Amino acid sequence: MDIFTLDIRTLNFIVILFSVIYCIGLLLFQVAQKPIKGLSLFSLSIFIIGTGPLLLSLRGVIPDYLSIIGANLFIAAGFHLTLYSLSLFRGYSVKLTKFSSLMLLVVFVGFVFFTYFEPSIKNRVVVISLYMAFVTISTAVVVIKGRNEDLPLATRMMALSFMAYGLFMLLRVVLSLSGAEIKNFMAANLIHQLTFLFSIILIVSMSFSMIWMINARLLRSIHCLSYQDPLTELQNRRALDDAIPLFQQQAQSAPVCMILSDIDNFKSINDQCGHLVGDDVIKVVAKVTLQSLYDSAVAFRLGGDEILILLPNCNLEQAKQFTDELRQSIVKLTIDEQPSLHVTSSFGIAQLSPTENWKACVERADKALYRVKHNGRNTLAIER
Ligand SMILES: Nc1nc2c(ncn2[C@@H]2O[C@H](COP(=O)(O)OP(=O)(O)OP(=O)(O)O)[C@@H](O)[C@H]2O)c(=O)[nH]1
Repeated sequence: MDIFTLDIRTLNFIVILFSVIYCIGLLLFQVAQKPIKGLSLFSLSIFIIGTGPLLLSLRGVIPDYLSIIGANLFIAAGFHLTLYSLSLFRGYSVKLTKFSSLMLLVVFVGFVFFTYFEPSIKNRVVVISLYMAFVTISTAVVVIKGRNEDLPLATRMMALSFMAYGLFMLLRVVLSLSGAEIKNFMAANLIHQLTFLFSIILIVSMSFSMIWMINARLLRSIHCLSYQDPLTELQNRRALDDAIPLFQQQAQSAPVCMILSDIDNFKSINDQCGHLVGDDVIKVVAKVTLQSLYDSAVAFRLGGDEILILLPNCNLEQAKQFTDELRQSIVKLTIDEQPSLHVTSSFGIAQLSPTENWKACVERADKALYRVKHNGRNTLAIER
């Protein structure tokens, strides 16, 4: 049986060590980049969790109210703060955190009672384990249900770690209640030894998942920056190159249409009203274009005042109707800085073929657009 014995003092020391290392690491991680909501509190919570075992290890050296009540309250408060910080980080309501605050009060009363009035290590273990089960299972719920878009694999890993720890705590409650009174906590049996081991695993796992999620958020923002046009927030030319094969694949089963739009006489808008007003015109035209799109349709800014729209599941007749509605929306636009300015756009439409080079489709749409420009602008044409 000896091989299953874990030394609580050593494990206790590792909990302290890891909590300090991860707290400092995550705080430095936060310093090096844009503030991330909840991350500083999360780092601090790991440190507070580690303070508990530190006080625990000073039993006999410092007063009982610190080494027993203080130690356990630090651990509980640390996990409470983890719940709160992850509610902020994942964008979840703080109602579970509020309930957890009330439970902390119960833990405090329980510890005072089972330390001074009816001393019992076993009952103290039951009180803290019940709270730990509640707070870690709540944290798992917060991590899974949070509104913020985070990497699903990392959120599941974090939630699973908290859930497994919470279930283990429930098992500890059951085994403690059915077991004998504990004489010396530092020499308690396997379930209590495993508590320290699982605490180490939880600290490592939650810190790792946190870094993983932050990294995924950074990657997503880099992806957005490189695929989005900063002026209009439409997708850019690089995004178009990536999206085309998908649309060509869709064109095998249902028609896909391409629209090329260009603001009319944009050069003279720039010349007469200035480039900043010109920018505003591009922005509002892009905005109304975005608003006109249905779910699977996408708009790309090719450069200057030119926008390319891809309409899946749409034949030439439907594309014509869509384009005319968009054209009318643009006619109705007003520019704040220049209320007297009338903006119009011209459009060329072509159908994407799954077999030909997509640039041939752009050329046909461009040819149609050229005809519209030649014939007076503010209308549309189709090139078959
Ligand atoms: N304000 C602003 N102007 C831009 C931007 N990019 C390109 N332009 C200008 O957009 C103008 C493009 O004009 P064109 O589309 O070629 O010609 P146009 O005057 O619109 O004439 P038509 O297209 O024939 O109606 C040029 O004067 C460019 O300098 C931009 O980001 N902001």
